[in-house]
Amino acid sequence: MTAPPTTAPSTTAPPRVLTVAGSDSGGGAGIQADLKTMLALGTHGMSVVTAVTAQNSLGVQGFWELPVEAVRAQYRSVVDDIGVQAVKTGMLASAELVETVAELIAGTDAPSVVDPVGVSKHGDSLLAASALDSVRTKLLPVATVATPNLDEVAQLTGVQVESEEGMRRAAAALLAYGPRWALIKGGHLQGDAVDLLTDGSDEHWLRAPRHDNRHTHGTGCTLASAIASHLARGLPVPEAVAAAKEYVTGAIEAGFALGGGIGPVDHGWRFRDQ
Ligand SMILES: Nc1ncnc2c1ncn2[C@@H]1O[C@H](COP(=O)(O)OP(=O)(O)OP(=O)(O)O)[C@@H](O)[C@H]1O
Ligand SMILES: Cc1ncc(CO)c(N)n1
Repeated sequence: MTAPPTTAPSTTAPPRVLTVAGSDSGGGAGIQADLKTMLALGTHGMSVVTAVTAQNSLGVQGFWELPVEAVRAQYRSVVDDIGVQAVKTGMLASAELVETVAELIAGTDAPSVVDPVGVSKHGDSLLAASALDSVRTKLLPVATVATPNLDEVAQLTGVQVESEEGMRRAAAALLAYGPRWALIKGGHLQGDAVDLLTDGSDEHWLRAPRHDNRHTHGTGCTLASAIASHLARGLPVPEAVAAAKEYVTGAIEAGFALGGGIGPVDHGWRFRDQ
């Protein structure tokens, strides 16, 4: 007698995290970094692609934005059926896309991590200058955590940071636009890799040894996606950011050479043989 057909054993679904970002064909940053990070941190990653870049270890050779309707449709497909427990944004390219995504996030009951991506590690622009004002007035106000690097926070607030005290001023200027928390990434300073997380009253300094490794493509995307993954698991913001910092620090330490330029961080570092 043949056995009756069985269904696969049902398991509890992992926390659901959505990235709204650009595709990096080289696999180190953007959507690809986000989904790898989400998998590494035990969450179910989903994506809304905003733009497609032709990109590798040497730079960004070109990019093409998706139409606003395509971004809106992807977002609705995911959120209306599957649902999300955290949203992360990355490259949004234009003012129109920034405003569309801000409106979509405002209507979603989940924490959001906004990485206000401006330029790639090679200095290639990923956001139109005309979109900066929309980031300030539409996107930052709906962010649970905003995670600019020092160049991005200078562009958004006019505060140039050269020291840890400068990071405090930059955070205060950013918080004035309305995100609940500011995470100012000091990765581009000298010395330890120090970031400041603050909501204006609580202040957390996150310190990690600087790894002397040039293969750092995707650090910002990885950190923001790790924060979103931990928020989706229900961690409060300071705990989520601390856990994400630990993950990105390990990924930077294990970053490897690929191509002729800057290689990627290693999203799978926790799974490698020691
Ligand atoms: N060499 C390093 N060693 C250890 N940590 C680092 C190093 N460089 C950056 N970091 C850390 O990596 C995280 C991302 O910061 P970074 O300033 O590199 O982001 P980013 O410039 O937005 O990245 P991206 O180039 O992907 O846009 C921060 O926590 C920062 O402190
Ligand atoms: C698509 C994309 N998003 C973000 C970054 C961050 O630098 C990048 N290089 N490419």
